[in-house]
Amino acid sequence: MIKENSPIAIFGLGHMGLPTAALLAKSGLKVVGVDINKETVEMVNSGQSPIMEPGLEAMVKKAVENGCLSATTDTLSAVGAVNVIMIIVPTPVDDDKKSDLSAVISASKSISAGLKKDDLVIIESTVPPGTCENLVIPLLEKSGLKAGADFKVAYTPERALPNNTLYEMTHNARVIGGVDSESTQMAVSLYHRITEGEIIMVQDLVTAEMVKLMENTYRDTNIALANELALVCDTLGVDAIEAIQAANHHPRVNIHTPGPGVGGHCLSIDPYFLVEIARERGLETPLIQASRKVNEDMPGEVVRIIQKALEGEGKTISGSKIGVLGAAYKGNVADARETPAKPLIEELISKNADVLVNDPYVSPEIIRSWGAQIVGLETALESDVVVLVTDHDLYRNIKPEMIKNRLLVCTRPILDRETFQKEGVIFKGVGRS
Ligand SMILES: NC(=O)C1=CN([C@@H]2O[C@H](COP(=O)(O)OP(=O)(O)OC[C@H]3O[C@@H](n4cnc5c(N)ncnc54)[C@H](O)[C@@H]3O)[C@@H](O)[C@H]2O)C=CC1
Ligand SMILES: CC(=O)N[C@@H]1[C@@H](OP(=O)(O)OP(=O)(O)OC[C@H]2O[C@@H](n3ccc(=O)[nH]c3=O)[C@H](O)[C@@H]2O)O[C@H](C(=O)O)[C@@H](O)[C@@H]1O
Repeated sequence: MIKENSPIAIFGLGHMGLPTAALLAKSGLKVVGVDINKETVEMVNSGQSPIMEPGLEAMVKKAVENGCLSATTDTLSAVGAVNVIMIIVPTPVDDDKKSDLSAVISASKSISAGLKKDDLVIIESTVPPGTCENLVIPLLEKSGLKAGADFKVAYTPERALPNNTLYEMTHNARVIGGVDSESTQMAVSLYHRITEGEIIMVQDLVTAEMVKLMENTYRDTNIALANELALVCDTLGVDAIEAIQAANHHPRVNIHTPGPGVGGHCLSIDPYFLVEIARERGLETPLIQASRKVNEDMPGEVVRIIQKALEGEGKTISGSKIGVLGAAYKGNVADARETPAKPLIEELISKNADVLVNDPYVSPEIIRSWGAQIVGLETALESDVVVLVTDHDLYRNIKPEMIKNRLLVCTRPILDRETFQKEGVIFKGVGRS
């Protein structure tokens, strides 16, 4: 077993790594965060959080003040000083939708250089099935040590929901698989320090890797179904939200919520890991790929809905002022990674619209990089058409009288359609046009 209270190094102090580091430090362990971003390291060492997450900055500050949490860019000194090393670095896809594991590779190489006998390496990054066995372990064994015999390896996917990360990290069930049962047991004893949820041990590393991808692919495919059903409702003049709410009263039906598309660092990426690994084994995955396409096409569908709404008012997208509410990929987060707002805004600009974006969470530089202007909420609401893209709670307070030109495309069901229609607002949406 790992020595009681072994110090821990965590590679990657991002949306998942920093909360993990803070929780482990709060449990009394000495944690050193390793990041390639100097600014992140400096912020953490000064007790600040580069990640916007409820409760995180206070936890980081306390842990740093207690001397339980520090951060460094010096990988070798970090690995040399600990017995447990975690990899929670980004795993995006490249332009061809192929997994980009460069961060995992670089972290694994750094760890290998300082790996010691009886160390435990835990991978949390979402990776294609087989990555631990076929990529990470061979890199770690360049240390001359043997996985299983000399050092331990476990994989546990992170499943926390941004904006509720600390709660979910401590309450979600956790799935853990290891290169051998001792690795699994060592990881289980460590996570018992921060997890009140059930800990599910699976038979090996690849099973644990696969569980994560199954979860996110399940969700992406179900969102695609909701979106496609909404588009069918559009052709029938059926209110998709009303119909879905009614259908979900069936004991075994859980149709997800249609929207402007699927964003975020995971759902829009992880299914491609399964497509890639299956294809390498001669298997195509038509449903997973079709679901990704449905979701990726949604921003274009929203442009079509906007076009139709403006035409109804004798206007066109070209030359219209379009007020876009929300740039983040989902409500109440600052994360704009893979956000559907980006392709939507870019397409509107390509059609010569004057796009005015309001999003108090997302950094202005990101929004400006899309070619859009940033405006206050009031200005956005004065546009020819208002398009609600992100379900930030602050938009729930919008009243009909605030929509100056009485035309609203609401792509998230956070405003009551009837209330707006009663006040003379033309209320459109995904599956609500
Ligand atoms: N963000 C989320 O909601 C969730 C993410 N995940 C997975 O967790 C992993 C990390 O994702 P996020 O935390 O969102 O990423 P992030 O982009 O928020 O943070 C990653 C951090 O790692 C650092 N980094 C990059 N390369 C590094 C290296 N070689 N060594 C040390 N640090 C390095 C970056 O500077 C950054 O600070 C990914 O595999 C992701 O799929 C899993 C569940 C939820
Ligand atoms: C299976 C599952 O619920 N996975 C979670 C998911 O979190 P994520 O931050 O991606 O949020 P999400 O609620 O899935 O939303 C993703 C995207 O899909 C959209 N969305 C979501 C649900 C829905 O019914 N309709 C819809 O359009 C959201 O607006 C967003 O653009 O992916 C996370 C991850 O892996 O990063 C994971 O940790 C979370 O547990």
